[in-house]
Amino acid sequence: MHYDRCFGCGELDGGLHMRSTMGEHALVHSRFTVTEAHQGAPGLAHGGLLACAFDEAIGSTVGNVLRRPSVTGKLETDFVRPVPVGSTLFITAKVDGVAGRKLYASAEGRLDTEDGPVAVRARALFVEVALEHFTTHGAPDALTKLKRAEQINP
Ligand SMILES: CCCCCCCCCC(=O)SCCNC(=O)CCNC(=O)[C@H](O)C(C)(C)COP(=O)(O)OP(=O)(O)OC[C@H]1O[C@@H](n2cnc3c(N)ncnc32)[C@H](O)[C@@H]1OP(=O)(O)O
Repeated sequence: MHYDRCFGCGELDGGLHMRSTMGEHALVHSRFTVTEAHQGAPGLAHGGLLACAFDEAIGSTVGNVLRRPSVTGKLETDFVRPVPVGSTLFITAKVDGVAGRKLYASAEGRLDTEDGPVAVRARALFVEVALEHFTTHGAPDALTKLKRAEQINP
């Protein structure tokens, strides 16, 4: 899934520019490189932007694995280690369960290599929505934009 105007995965200046790829066992892999623009304390990533990166990684996982339109209802993060500017988080995410419209997923981010130390963990509840969610609450032409970006599997 990819939408070029998305703050997480799009091409916007100042965005996170994340990409996600499906791996084995329905695990989805994403990377987030922390730049100076993502700074909170001097030299360290801002926690809110780390949460954003996990929202993106988990949202992409739910979308790609389940192929059901959904939005984040709840996102919980554990910041386990400081994440320095210049480092890359290797994020692995998975779907944990489905209960009706409720889609549960989680992720962990390792510092600088795929087997580096865990720096951030996150769990999320996504809620499945009708496609009208995006046209009613967002842009009237949202579906056209999303289809153009090949984000929806019709
Ligand atoms: C097509 C591709 C699109 C790709 C989009 C990628 C997005 C990237 C990720 C995002 O950042 S999404 C943006 C941030 N999230 C939002 O803007 C969501 C805003 N919230 C809403 O629109 C509604 O609150 C929501 C759709 C989540 C739920 O409203 P509904 O009226 O549709 O459902 P309802 O309130 O009946 O809840 C359905 C179930 O989910 C549960 N639920 C909803 N929100 C919850 C919550 N926050 N915590 C715990 N449970 C929650 C709720 O209790 C209920 O459980 P039960 O079925 O067991 O009764």
